[in-house]
Amino acid sequence: MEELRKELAKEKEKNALLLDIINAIPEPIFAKNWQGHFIFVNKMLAKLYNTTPEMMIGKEDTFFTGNKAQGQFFKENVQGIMRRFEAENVYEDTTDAKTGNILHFHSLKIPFKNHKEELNIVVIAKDITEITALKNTAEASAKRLKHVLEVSGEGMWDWHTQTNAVFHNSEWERITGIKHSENSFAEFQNHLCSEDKLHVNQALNALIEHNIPYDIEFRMTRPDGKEIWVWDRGQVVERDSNGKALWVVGIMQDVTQAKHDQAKINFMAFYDALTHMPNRSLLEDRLKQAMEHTKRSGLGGAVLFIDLDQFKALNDSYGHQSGDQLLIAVSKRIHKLLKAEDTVARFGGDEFVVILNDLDANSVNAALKAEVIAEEIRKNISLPVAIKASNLSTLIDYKITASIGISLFNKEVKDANQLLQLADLALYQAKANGRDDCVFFDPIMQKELSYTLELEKDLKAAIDEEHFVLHYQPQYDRQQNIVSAEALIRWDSPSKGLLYPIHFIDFAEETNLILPIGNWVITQACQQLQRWKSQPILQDLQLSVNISAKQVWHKSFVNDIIDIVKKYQVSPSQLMLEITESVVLKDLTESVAKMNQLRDFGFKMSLDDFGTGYSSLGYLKSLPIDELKIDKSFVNDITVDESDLIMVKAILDLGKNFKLNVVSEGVETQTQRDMLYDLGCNLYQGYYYSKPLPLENFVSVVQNTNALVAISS
Ligand SMILES: Nc1nc2c(ncn2[C@@H]2O[C@@H]3COP(=O)(O)O[C@H]4[C@@H](O)[C@H](n5cnc6c(=O)[nH]c(N)nc65)O[C@@H]4COP(=O)(O)O[C@H]3[C@H]2O)c(=O)[nH]1
Repeated sequence: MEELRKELAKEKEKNALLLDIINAIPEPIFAKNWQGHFIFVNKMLAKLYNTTPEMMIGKEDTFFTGNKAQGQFFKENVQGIMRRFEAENVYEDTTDAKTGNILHFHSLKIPFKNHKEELNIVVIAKDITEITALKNTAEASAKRLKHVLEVSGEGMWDWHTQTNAVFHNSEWERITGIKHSENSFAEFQNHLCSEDKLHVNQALNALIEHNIPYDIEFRMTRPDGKEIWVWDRGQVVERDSNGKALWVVGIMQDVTQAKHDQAKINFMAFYDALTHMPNRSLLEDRLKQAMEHTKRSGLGGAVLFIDLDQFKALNDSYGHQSGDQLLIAVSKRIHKLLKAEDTVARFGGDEFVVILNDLDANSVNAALKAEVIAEEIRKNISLPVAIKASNLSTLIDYKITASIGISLFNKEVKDANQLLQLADLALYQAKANGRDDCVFFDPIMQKELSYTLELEKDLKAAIDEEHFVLHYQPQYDRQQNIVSAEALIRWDSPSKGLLYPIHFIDFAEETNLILPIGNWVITQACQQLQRWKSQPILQDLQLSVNISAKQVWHKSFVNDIIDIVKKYQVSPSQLMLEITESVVLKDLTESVAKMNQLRDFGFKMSLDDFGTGYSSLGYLKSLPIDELKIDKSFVNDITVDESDLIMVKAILDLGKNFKLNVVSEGVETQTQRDMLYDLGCNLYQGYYYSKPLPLENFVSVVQNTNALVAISS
């Protein structure tokens, strides 16, 4: 008996231990009979139902939750499992009796038969409420992200590196055009452009192996054959314990349009829109590269400066479109004759520049090779070009020639701009040779260039520092009075001494420096007239000043000159503005308008070098002038050349008829003077009387001469 009691006590202890163990498990564990009544409940479930295990025995869930539908579901579910007699995993919800919240459970339901062979079921449940909530949040975020990506036009991909499986969103499929996706990495690779495959694989590898950010652009070929540019970015989201990437996600954007736009912008910045050849900017860059290359290779190269001869004539006769066609044809011809590493660029207008690379290490050989190519280009350009002129119904075979200047470069030549200037200088020579010619730059030209550059620098400094003086050449009337003078500029250079206009006036015209110089002359003349106002012998003198073409065509010329005269308060009628016939003829209407304005203000106007241009009575009539100056070339031979005499006579008659003063320039001898006198000339200027004189000398000559004449008369 004692034995049995001990045995029972032991058994009780074992059961109590078992119960303690089951109650210690923080998940609900319970058993039900066929009717769905609890036959065993651990503390965890009782806690959920806000009761004790003892209170739950014999009752159903509904008793505690009040949720009948749920209770019915539990009952049917466990009965089904008991019937099938197979353990099952069930995801189910129940209600927290304390809070009324829905709780989610993952329950393992195992049917068994008790010692009475009755069907029962034991349920081991796991509370997954928190995990479910997290999962739901994650799913909602993923859904939101998916929407955002779809809306923003981003394709999304998700790559599992172990299996090489790839998943895409619909936007990715829309971008790539890959509709029936195999969802594999190989499929993505198959659509990469062959040129970019290596680049993409290297970038992905760098991401996977070394976590280097994957953010690249590349091309893909869509199934419809269309090539697209994409911008692809990705990140590793999961790695194994060795740090190897397992899961990579990324987004892709179609950037084809942006790429095309960028390409267009780049093209416009570096290529000529008409001929599609490199433009000036790209040429300069290529030339620098060519020179760098020469330094390494030791092989010399050449620059050819090509200018089409009288291209303007084509534009003028057949319109600009014809000119465009010719430029395109010429550029293609030149391009065809060059090697791949050479360059032909459109420099501007009808100018092309060619860079020839790798000619020869020996400069003579390099020159010979450059000449052969230049000649070939010249000959090819001169072949007829079929042009469709807008004003003609049929094609015309237009022939044009080209002048080419060549400069060579080797590793010693450093300045790309100078190289172009030298070729340009040689081109200038080719033009001067009568066009349709190839000319090499030579050192004499170099000298001219350096001289030109130095002259420009010096002349600018002379303007700033006013290194100019005026000399005055008297003009005499028939009674030998000095009635006027021509103011003639001299450059009083500190380094070169006194320089005459022949050394700098044309150059000043070319460089526009004549504008400040011209203003300086007018200002000086006005200052002089102002100073002479108080000196009886000088106060009525008239001063002639030369006005250059550039001055006349400058928009503020009339206003500027009026301002100067006003500033020094001199009478404009004391200033005779000498304009050459050629200036007037360039644009008669505009010249007449300007001359009228000046004359209306009171200036006197003189037509200089008269007879050397295409003088015609017709235009003379319409000119607002006061004086004609017979050019000294006619005066010079008046005594020996019958035709010059006729010319001078005619001009003097013209003057008389139009009531103009006529000045004979370059009178050097008594005979010339007398002949002119007999022909009725009013005014005389020349070495016979006086050379142009510095101010003081001129003033004393006027004082002596006019005083003497005054006494003798
Ligand atoms: N052989 C010979 N020559 C004579 C004789 N009498 C005068 N001359 C020269 O003939 C030139 C007359 O000036 P131009 O025809 O206006 O020709 C001027 C004019 O076109 C230009 N020039 C001079 N000063 C100025 C100026 O201030 N502004 C502008 N724009 N041009 C000027 O330079 C040209 C040359 O000026 P210059 O050297 O001073 O040369 C002056 C003068 O020295 C003569 O009997 N025999």
